[in-house]
Parts: sequence; C-alpha cells; structure tokens
Amino acid sequence: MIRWFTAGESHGQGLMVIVEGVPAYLYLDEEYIAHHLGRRQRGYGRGGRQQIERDHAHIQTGVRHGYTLGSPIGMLIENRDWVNWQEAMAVEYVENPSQEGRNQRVTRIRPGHADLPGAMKYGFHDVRNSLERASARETAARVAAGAVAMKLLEEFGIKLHSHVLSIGRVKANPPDQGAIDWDAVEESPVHCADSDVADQMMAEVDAAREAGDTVGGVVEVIAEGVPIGLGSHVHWDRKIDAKISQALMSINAVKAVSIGEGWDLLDRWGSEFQDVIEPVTDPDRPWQRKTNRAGGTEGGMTSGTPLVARFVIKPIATLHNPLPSVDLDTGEPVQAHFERSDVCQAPPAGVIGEAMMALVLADAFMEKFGGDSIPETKRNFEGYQATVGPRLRYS
Ligand SMILES: Cc1cc2nc3c(=O)[nH]c(=O)nc-3n(C[C@H](O)[C@H](O)[C@H](O)COP(=O)(O)O)c2cc1C
Ligand SMILES: C=C(O[C@@H]1CC(C(=O)O)=C[C@@H](OP(=O)(O)O)[C@H]1O)C(=O)O
Repeated sequence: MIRWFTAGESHGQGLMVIVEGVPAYLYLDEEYIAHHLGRRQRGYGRGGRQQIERDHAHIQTGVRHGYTLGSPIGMLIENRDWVNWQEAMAVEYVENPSQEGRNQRVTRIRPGHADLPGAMKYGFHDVRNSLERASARETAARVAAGAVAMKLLEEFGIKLHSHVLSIGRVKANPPDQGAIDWDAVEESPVHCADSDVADQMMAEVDAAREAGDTVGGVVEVIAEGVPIGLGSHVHWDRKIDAKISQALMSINAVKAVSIGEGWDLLDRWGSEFQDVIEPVTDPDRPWQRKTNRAGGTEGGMTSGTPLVARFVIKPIATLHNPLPSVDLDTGEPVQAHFERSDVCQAPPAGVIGEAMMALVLADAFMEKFGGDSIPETKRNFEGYQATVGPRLRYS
C-alpha cells in the first residue's frame, strides 16, 4: 500500500510531503523529481508566481546513498515567494478590513474559489485562511509524491504521459495513442503534440488574458505498460476506475472525469462500444484488443491496454476583470478580490494528473504484488506475469 500526505500553505514557508510504502532499493534522486516539478511549472498561461518559484523537492528522509530504505520518504519544497509574504502571513487581526492588501484581511470573496464555503465552514473572518490551503500551490507536493510513484512504476515498465486536448474553443484531434510524439508534447508550451493547434491554443490564452478573463480545457493522461488485473471488481472502493476518477477530480478546478472515451461514447451502440478481443500474436502481451475505447479498465480492474483518462478543468476563478461579489464583513456589493493569477492551468494540470494517476497505480500495484524490496516485488510481479495469457498458466 502507498500512502501519502501533503502539508503547506501557498504563501507559507513551503510544502512538505511524506510518501510511505515504497519498497527498499528503488533508486531515487532529486533531479528526477525536479524534472517533473519543472514540467508542472512551465506551460502557457501561468501568472507571475512561476517567475519566482524554482521548485525543488529536497529529500529529507527514507533515502540513503541514492536508494530508498522502505521507510517513509519525506520531502520539502521551498516557497521562494514566502519572503514577500512573511509579514502578511504573520498577521492575525487587522483593524481596518476595508484596506485590502497583503497585510490586510481578504474579505472580497471570489466566486468559484474556496473563499465563501471555507470562511463559513471554519468560521474565518479572513478568506486568506482558506484560500492559502485551497490554492493549487499544493499540487507541487503532489507532483513530488507522484514522481516517486512514477519511478517505482518505471521499474516495472509502466510509463505515464499527458497532453492537452483542448483549451477554450480550440480542440486537438485525439491522436492515435501509439502515434503521439511525447517529446513534442514535453517541449510544447501548451503540452500539445500538434504544433499548429498549439499555436491556436496559445492565441486562445492570449485572448483571455487580454480580456482580463481566464480559460479552461480538457486534458488526457495515459499510463502505458500497465499489467492486467490491478484494482478489483469485488467492492466499490477497490475499483481502479473509481480510484482514478477521485484522484483526478481532486485536482483543483477539475469538474469532470472520464475513463477512456467515456463522454464520447453516448451515441454508440453496444457493438460499436466494446473493445473486441483478438487472438494473441504478440508473445509479450497476454491479450490483444482491436480498440481501447474503455480506456484500459473493465470491471474495476486494469485490462492490460493503456490506461486513458480525460478531465475537464474549469476556467480559473480569479479574474483580472473581477466578477461582482459581496464583502464578507458587510454583505455589501463589491468586486471580487484580485491580486495576481494564472490565466489557464490546463497545461500544468496534465502533469498533476500524471502524478495522481501514478499514485493510484503505485498503490494498486503494491497491493497486488507486495514486497519490501524491489527485488522481492519483481519476483512477485514476474511470477504473476508468467501466469497470464490465453491459457492461465497456473501449475
Ligand atoms: C495548476 C493550477 C493552477 C491554478 N491557478 C489558479 C490561480 O492562479 N487562480 C485561481 O483562482 N485558481 C487557480 N487554480 C484553481 C483553484 O485552485 C481552484 O479553482 C480552487 O481551489 C477551487 O476549487 P474548485 O474549482 O475545484 O471548486 C489553479 C488550479 C491548478 C490545477
Ligand atoms: C503557486 C501556484 O499556483 C497558484 C495557484 C492559485 C490557486 O488559487 O489555486 C493561485 C495563484 O497563487 P498566487 O496568487 O500566489 O500567484 C497561483 O500562482 C503553483 O502552481 O505553484
């Protein structure tokens, strides 16, 4: 079982993350994690904050001489912006709430963020007390945890990628999975493989920025090399598609998740929907499918085809041209709070989606194969893989 926790506020000193359950003898270095943190930071549509941050997860515990020890892996990520907020974050009560600013309370609630329900639920007079933790700054810690999970999965031939399928009204054609040029996706400012469409996506972000507005999108996350049989059909909370959906839905601003072609299958009949099973020709693959519309799960278990999930991420709530709102103190009409904001977060959301899917898969993988060290887990994995195929090879 892989368990993990994050802690930290957006403008506090930094973020902490603990990942527990990783077997011993996994090679893990900070550069590998930094690569994924860097991918999350880049991406067209980011605001001023990413010019300040240089995310790096410092491994504090659980690793010795480059290898995991089987003990909890603790990491710290510094918020470089904290020095600019040190005073503001220390303020407990300010007499004059009408003067908003870093050292004042935030009372002009933003529709679409955690401001209003957070203040009501926790009894806060300062919206900052809820917006700090609600901020997607926390997803840097998720990506660090996810990188550990990815490193573990890579030991077993499982690789994750993501790309943006649409931003606002600009849509990319979902590419044939085998045909995606992942290097082009990594280099693209909008994480889209088609450079013509990428240009249009950037123009869409620019248009939103110029209008003082924001724009959302659709993102696809793919895991390749996933063995058949992770997750289980036997109980609702063990189904892998349900776990992936929750994990992706938990990303800030995600409003819909589909597994495989989910949303696009509504008008198909059953015969057009299922992924027909073909005779096996490739000795390395236990089963073959004609298509992958179901996105790699059947009955809450992985089916051996690539795992594909899509999600919709809504346009960002904090608008340069703020929406009408209400003051928390007075109930009077005001314009919602604005200081600085991203314009589009679909590109980084793909990297966060990979991390979340990797954490779910790593947990399901360890549940199935167990083991306290990588060699032990490998023996268990290889033993299972040797059994699956057209004739179950149990002796
Ligand atoms: C990578 C990323 C960056 C984000 N940046 C911002 C931002 O700059 N401003 C903002 O208002 N919301 C931003 N969001 C979205 C908010 O965090 C989110 O809308 C808020 O937590 C409320 O949650 P909900 O939209 O799921 O209801 C971002 C989300 C992600 C994933
Ligand atoms: C800090 C990050 O994203 C932040 C997420 C966020 C929000 O409300 O979710 C609001 C913005 O915070 P700030 O006002 O400090 O610029 C984003 O920059 C990050 O992704 O590292």
